[in-house]
Amino acid sequence: MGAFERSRTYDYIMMGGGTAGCVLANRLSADPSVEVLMIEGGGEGRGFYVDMPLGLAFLIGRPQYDWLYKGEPEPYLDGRRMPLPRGKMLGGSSAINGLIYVRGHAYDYNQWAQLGNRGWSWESVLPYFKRSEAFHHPGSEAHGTEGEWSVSDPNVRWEALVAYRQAAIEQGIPASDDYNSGDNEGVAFFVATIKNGVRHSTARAFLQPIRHRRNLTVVTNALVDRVTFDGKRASGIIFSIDGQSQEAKAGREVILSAGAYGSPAILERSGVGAPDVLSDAGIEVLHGLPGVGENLQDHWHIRVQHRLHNTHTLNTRGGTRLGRMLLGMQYLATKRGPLGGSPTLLGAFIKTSPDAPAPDIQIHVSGSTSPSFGGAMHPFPGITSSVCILRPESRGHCHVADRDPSVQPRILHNFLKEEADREIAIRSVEAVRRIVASSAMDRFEPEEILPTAAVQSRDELLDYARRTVNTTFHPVGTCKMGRDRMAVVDDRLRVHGLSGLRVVDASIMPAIVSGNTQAPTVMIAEKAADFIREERTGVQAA
Ligand SMILES: Cc1cc2nc3c(=O)[nH]c(=O)nc-3n(C[C@H](O)[C@H](O)[C@H](O)COP(=O)(O)OP(=O)(O)OC[C@H]3O[C@@H](n4cnc5c(N)ncnc54)[C@H](O)[C@@H]3O)c2cc1C
Repeated sequence: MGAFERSRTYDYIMMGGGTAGCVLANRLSADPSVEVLMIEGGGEGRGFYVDMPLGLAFLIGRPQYDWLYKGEPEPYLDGRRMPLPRGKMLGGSSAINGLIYVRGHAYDYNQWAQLGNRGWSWESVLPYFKRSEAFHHPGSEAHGTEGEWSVSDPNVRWEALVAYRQAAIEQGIPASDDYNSGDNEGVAFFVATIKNGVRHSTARAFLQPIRHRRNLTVVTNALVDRVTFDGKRASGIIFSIDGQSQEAKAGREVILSAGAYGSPAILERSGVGAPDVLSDAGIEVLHGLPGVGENLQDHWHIRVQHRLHNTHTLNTRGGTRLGRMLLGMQYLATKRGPLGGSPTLLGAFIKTSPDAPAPDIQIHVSGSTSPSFGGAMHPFPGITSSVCILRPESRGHCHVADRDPSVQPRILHNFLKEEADREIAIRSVEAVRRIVASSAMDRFEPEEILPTAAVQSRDELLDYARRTVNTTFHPVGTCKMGRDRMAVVDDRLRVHGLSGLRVVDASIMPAIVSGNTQAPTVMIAEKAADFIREERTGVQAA
């Protein structure tokens, strides 16, 4: 691995060594004739809690791992301000996330293509999902087994979750053999990005094995301020280490991979964005592009919790000091058990209305409950059904508040703004209640502890939604791909109206996909690597 040299011109400079960044660093540096520099705001991202899948509880909220973004007061959630965690280390959010591997529905990508984005239909993106994947079941047409990224089955199955799956089937929700095949409808245990009981972040899967390449320079703990331009061509970047400003020069391209909050903020600090937003932040306009930071979408979630009887879940296995010690010893000795799995084990993708073109809610079921989101667990067995909306209509934004890169951007999601989204919130709770009332769950004598059986009318359910709806940590769309006036990048992810500048991360999604967003982000990075290689070599990818 090379060391950063100020006097050197790098072919490609990437801003953000996160989920997409690590994949792209691997693919671009595979050609030894190409010099790649990747700048990451956080650290190396090593340590026990990064490796242990359930360690995310110890990472979120800690400044060395999490950017600690805080949203603006949400007008449709009684003015609540939400913490918005984002991974701050190599691997980015893939190093603090819930590890679930979900691609979404073919409908999502076909919609992207119908918006005029060539090469983004389900059929076109499927090979790119497969390329990075090391799926643990060989022989499936929809999966790859030769990639770097381990996708494996859960090693824990609480009996209550097995019964929940049966209860969903009783309610007419089909059992799904493979929710990643393009049609996600149904109920299934999630597969997760875990290898032998260790979190397989994109840093671990794609970066660590190739870190020795001499044509790859990775700088950590370095805060990117902005892109520099020569006319309308991106020529390099300004970043800082320990408050000392540094400049790096790019011969071919500058690539933004700082995520859905980070990338629009860097663009705006560089003078690329809506002129009124830039002038409010005291930034001179280099290139007017009104869509930068707009179109923010996320899957908000609403929680329904049940206390159970006659069984154990994580609450009772890990709720005491002794219990936690035993789980810890099991994990250390075997890399198995609840600490070696993802926090959410079972999923159901459901249509709440027969007219929906694809499932419109996703239930994440976990074998634990707590009075507050992420808080200490109850002392009795319980399960949480976190239901997220899959295709929200509400849109928010993420804009810089100041030209100083250490000042957080203003992030507003506008959750529950649209009537259709409020309706889904009500249907989400009703869907869970129907499943849990099925006979397969009877032996656990479920008691609803959230929102509680007292909350029944539409007004009461809506009030509960306003008080409790939260981010599912899937912000996307703030540098959207497309051809319309609000699009930021074209369908090869090049920033409209500028040259030598691309965005490669979750921010380019024109519309959020019907499921968790890390696998789609890796797919985006795989496609971008082909675009970049094709443009450099003139050879079309096979
Ligand atoms: C708590 C949590 C749970 C989640 N659970 C799941 C899940 O179970 N399954 C799933 O599919 N998805 C999940 N997600 C979402 C998924 O992880 C993200 O959608 C995906 O990782 C986004 O990738 P990205 O490359 O766009 O951004 P990131 O991975 O966030 O990468 C951005 C990188 O840029 C760096 N950066 C940002 N700004 C700067 C700057 N100014 N200077 C230098 N560096 C900068 C960051 O440190 C980071 O490394 C979860 C996310 C979180 C936070």
